[in-house]
Amino acid sequence: MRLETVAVIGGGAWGTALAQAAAMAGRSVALVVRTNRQAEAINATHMNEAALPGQVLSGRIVAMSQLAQADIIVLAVPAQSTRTLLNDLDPALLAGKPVVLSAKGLETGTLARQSEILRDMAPEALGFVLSGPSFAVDVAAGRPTAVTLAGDDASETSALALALAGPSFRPYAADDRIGVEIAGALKNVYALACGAVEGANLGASARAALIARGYAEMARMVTAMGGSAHTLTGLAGLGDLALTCTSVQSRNYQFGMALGAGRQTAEVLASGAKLAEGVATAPVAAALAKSLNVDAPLIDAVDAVVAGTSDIASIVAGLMSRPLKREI
Ligand SMILES: NC(=O)C1=CN([C@@H]2O[C@H](COP(=O)(O)OP(=O)(O)OC[C@H]3O[C@@H](n4cnc5c(N)ncnc54)[C@H](O)[C@@H]3O)[C@@H](O)[C@H]2O)C=CC1
Ligand SMILES: O=C(CO)COP(=O)(O)O
Repeated sequence: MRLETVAVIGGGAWGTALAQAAAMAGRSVALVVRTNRQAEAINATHMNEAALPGQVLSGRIVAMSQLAQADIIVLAVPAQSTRTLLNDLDPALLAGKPVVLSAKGLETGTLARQSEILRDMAPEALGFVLSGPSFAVDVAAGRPTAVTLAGDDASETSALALALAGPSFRPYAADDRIGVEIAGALKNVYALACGAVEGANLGASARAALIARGYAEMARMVTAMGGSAHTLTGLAGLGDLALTCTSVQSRNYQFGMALGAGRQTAEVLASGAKLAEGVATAPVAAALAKSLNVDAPLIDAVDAVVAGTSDIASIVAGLMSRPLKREI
């Protein structure tokens, strides 16, 4: 596998940060954005002001508006946009190439994981999943970050991890794609819940309980889907829960705070909220849990709050009056 050049598709915060990480790893990077105008502005200023204000980008990054040949392709668009994006691409550019899926979410309607969408749309591509605690601003600024990179073939995954690793970006190779994808998608749902706890002033103890019970619920989901609960001890599970469920920097946490303060989803979206993947993923995760017969009271609670069919006070009362049971 030749692993010299990288194309990152998606000129938002995460695509720009991953382009920067790949450049710091010594790769030549194409950052594929939506319009020529955007590409020209990025190339002229070596910045992507709309996505990561103030961050100077490596000279190894060249922005463009069309995907050209690259050894590694990274997809960094919202989870709900991945299928449309792949539909618009020439599958020949992906055939036999490592395609790194970095969106954290489950698809509305199909309940699909990102790697299932890739398998549908570009079956010849080699799918890898990147997840873990990593705010775009930290990665782009070269602050120390560790993530999980999961793929089917151990030696290919390690080679890809090496090609993307830099002085401040450390991918750990793993083989449980299902566990990593479910962890990445569900942590956003729990981050909404934890933000709501803060927005409703329910206290740090409630938030910690939610993280621990969310972890247990996540383990039930991963196991039911054929992944390994052990994966959740790593960066994509515990690592990303620890980050996103406790930090106001998280967009999902911020969105949750607004819900906790009593605002409705439509109102928060209309106010120009940043992308919060958990909003679309919560109903999908609830449907998935139902189809797998997994007890998922926290996912159901977030789904109800996002849909506006219940309020925080009723949700809390309902959760606290569930029958007592053994912890494990
Ligand atoms: N921002 C972060 O710190 C992190 C984000 N992620 C994940 O990365 C994914 C993307 O998030 P962000 O970049 O932060 O969001 P963003 O809102 O900053 O950017 C999304 C970008 O995708 C582009 N886009 C949407 N549909 C497209 C299409 N069909 N074709 C081409 N481009 C398209 C938009 O124009 C926009 O530039 C999400 O799933 C998120 O969970 C993962 C780790 C960290
Ligand atoms: O996934 C992330 C950090 O690992 C980013 O979280 P938010 O999308 O909630 O900002």
